[in-house]
Amino acid sequence: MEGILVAIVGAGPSGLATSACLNTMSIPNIVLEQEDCCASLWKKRAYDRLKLHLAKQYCSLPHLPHRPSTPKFMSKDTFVAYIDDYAEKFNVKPRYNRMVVSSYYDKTEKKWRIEAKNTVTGEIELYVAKFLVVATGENSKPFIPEIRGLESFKGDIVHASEYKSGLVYGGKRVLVVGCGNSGMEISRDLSDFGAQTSILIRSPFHVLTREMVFLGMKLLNYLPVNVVDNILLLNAKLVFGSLTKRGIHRPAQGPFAFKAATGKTPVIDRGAIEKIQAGEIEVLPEIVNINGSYVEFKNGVVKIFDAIVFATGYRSVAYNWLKEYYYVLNDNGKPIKKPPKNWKGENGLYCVGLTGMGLPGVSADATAIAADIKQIIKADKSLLH
Ligand SMILES: Cc1cc2nc3c(=O)[nH]c(=O)nc-3n(C[C@H](O)[C@H](O)[C@H](O)COP(=O)(O)OP(=O)(O)OC[C@H]3O[C@@H](n4cnc5c(N)ncnc54)[C@H](O)[C@@H]3O)c2cc1C
Ligand SMILES: NC(=O)C1=CN([C@@H]2O[C@H](COP(=O)(O)OP(=O)(O)OC[C@H]3O[C@@H](n4cnc5c(N)ncnc54)[C@H](OP(=O)(O)O)[C@@H]3O)[C@@H](O)[C@H]2O)C=CC1
Ligand SMILES: O=C(O)C(=O)Cc1c[nH]c2ccccc12
Repeated sequence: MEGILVAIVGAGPSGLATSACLNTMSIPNIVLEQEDCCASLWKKRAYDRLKLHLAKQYCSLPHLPHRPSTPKFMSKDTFVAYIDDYAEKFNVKPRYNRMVVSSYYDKTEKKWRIEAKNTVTGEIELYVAKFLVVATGENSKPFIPEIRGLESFKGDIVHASEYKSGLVYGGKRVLVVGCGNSGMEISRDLSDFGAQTSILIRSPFHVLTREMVFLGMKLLNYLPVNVVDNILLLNAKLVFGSLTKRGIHRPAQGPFAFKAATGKTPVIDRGAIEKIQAGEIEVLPEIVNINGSYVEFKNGVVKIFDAIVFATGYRSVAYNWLKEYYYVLNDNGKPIKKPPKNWKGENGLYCVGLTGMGLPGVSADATAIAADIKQIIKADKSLLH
């Protein structure tokens, strides 16, 4: 058993940022990570052509801005190099191959008991901590919906988190289910590599360019959301025109209001829309049934596919291992409280990066959590012993 002050679960941007902020204040902490590297989402579960959608000033972690030479919208590899450099600069040394399998609050000891499985030796290690930070990410578990007949599908089935590039799909008939940012970018990639690509769209969503989002984020400092949204919508209509003919409908609320209300990020177009407009990527409605290679859609169309890519999102699943998750998270893995202190739970439990605000949210949460822990320690120095 090892006694520590702060235990952080997850070594993605959230866990690293929180640890770095604590290190700058000389507050002892450990980071437990199930994989053999940090930022595993970015290193292992992201496709090759991925570039960040937010401009670089919104994608840095606390205390380390991106270099002046870094492009405004950096590639995945540039971001990964930044993350590795960040961990080194702030002396964050995660304990890798530690999958947290269980944790509960010991009311007598007033401490968190954390069990981590060493995935190399198979041993269970026990950690005891005053503060516990959940940094396991909004994308911890790939989600594939239940679809009638899916088990009978004869072709390949992959989730977006396993998709690397369209290289292996040239000439194949591929259906992408889901039209969030992953689905849109993957369908563009597939089409570029010569796959006959279809995308399934079932709900309204906003389409913007990354420059529009950049403008919107700047304007939000000065103008109310509805005004910013109207400016962006005007821009979007000029750039994309009406997309309803192609089965793409906008929600009634504007893009930022819609994101705040539903958590759904606007699609930031990287070329899929042009291909949809040109008919190079076909839009299809919901699936009714799958039978072997045949997929039947709600509009009566039946088509043969060689592969299906499920870009149907992720679930945050801290409840799998954290017994008292309801101190800070709801059943969907989202913070129970409203901002500004939605990162803080009961009895020294915190969550970072789970508010649907991407990397800017990660930085804000990590900074606030470290400051909160510092304040608590200042008021009760016995915690340090
Ligand atoms: C394809 C893709 C592209 C994205 N692009 C952007 C972007 O451009 N801009 C933006 O702002 N956001 C983007 N996001 C959102 C992105 O998830 C976050 O910005 C960022 O990665 C969140 O960091 P995190 O540390 O909270 O979560 P993650 O990066 O998911 O890290 C969580 C870590 O916790 C570990 N973990 C999970 N469970 C356990 C456990 N039980 N025990 C131990 N370790 C565990 C995981 O292995 C992982 O390493 C993107 C997401 C995806 C899927
Ligand atoms: N370059 C970048 O910066 C990128 C950023 N990201 C970010 O990563 C996060 C995850 O994105 P993503 O992987 O796209 O996941 P999302 O959760 O954003 O999108 C999931 C998509 O799948 C659809 N879907 C879910 N279930 C079904 C179903 N049963 N039938 C049909 N469609 C279904 C959803 O539709 P519905 O709305 O109807 O539920 C939605 O279109 C987001 O925050 C995103 O912005 C992702 C890729 C690139
Ligand atoms: O990529 C994502 O999913 C994000 O959440 C990043 C993000 C944070 N705030 C935004 C506002 C509009 C579009 C994307 C984002």
